[in-house]
Amino acid sequence: MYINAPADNIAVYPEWPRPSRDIVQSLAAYPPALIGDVRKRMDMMSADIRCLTPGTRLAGTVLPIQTWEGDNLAIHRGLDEAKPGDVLVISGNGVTNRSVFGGILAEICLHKGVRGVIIDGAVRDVEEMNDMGIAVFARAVVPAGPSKNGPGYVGKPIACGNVVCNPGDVVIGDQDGIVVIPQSELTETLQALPGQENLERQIRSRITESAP
Ligand SMILES: O=C([O-])CC(=O)C(=O)O
Ligand SMILES: [Mg+2]
Repeated sequence: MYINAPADNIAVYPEWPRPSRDIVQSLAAYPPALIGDVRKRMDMMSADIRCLTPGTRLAGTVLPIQTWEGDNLAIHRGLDEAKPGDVLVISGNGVTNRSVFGGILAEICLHKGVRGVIIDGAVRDVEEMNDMGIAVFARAVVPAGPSKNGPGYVGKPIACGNVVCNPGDVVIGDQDGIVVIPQSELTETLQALPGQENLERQIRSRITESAP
């Protein structure tokens, strides 16, 4: 950790398998809306979880973190477990009057190869994070900062934007929002996507080829 604080009350769950970089990259070529369509519109996060860094997209594997309301010790501890390609998926229990994430944590993320963060809670330092190029999705923005006392969990399944997120699941996000793909369903999801893309292409050609 880059802060001086005892973190013994943050429970860190054992290491989990992460999917291959290739399959995450292949899924990232498709927008969340299309991925949701082939997944029966399931496992899509609440509309309240918004992209706060316009123009950024997010794709990676879930590193789940549970914070105590208004506290971010678990995020600092969780970043010690981060691997390049991870996305921090954080439950702040939906609390919006204390931000649990900001520019300093964003800098640690980028240093560790974590290029995206999703928070069921609030953040601050949004202008700074926009300049950094990190993708940040959250429920709210507020300047009031967090405590750093814990407790919390790292690596245990959490709820974020109404969806259960397990360690190693894949999250894809754009300006529409976030879809979560369970690790066991990555291949079947990927295989179904070209067909759905083709269906949309056919509808578009019918539009362009028809008389106005
Ligand atoms: O103070 C905090 O822990 C949150 C924050 O603003 C930052 O990470 O820059
Ligand atoms: Mg800050």
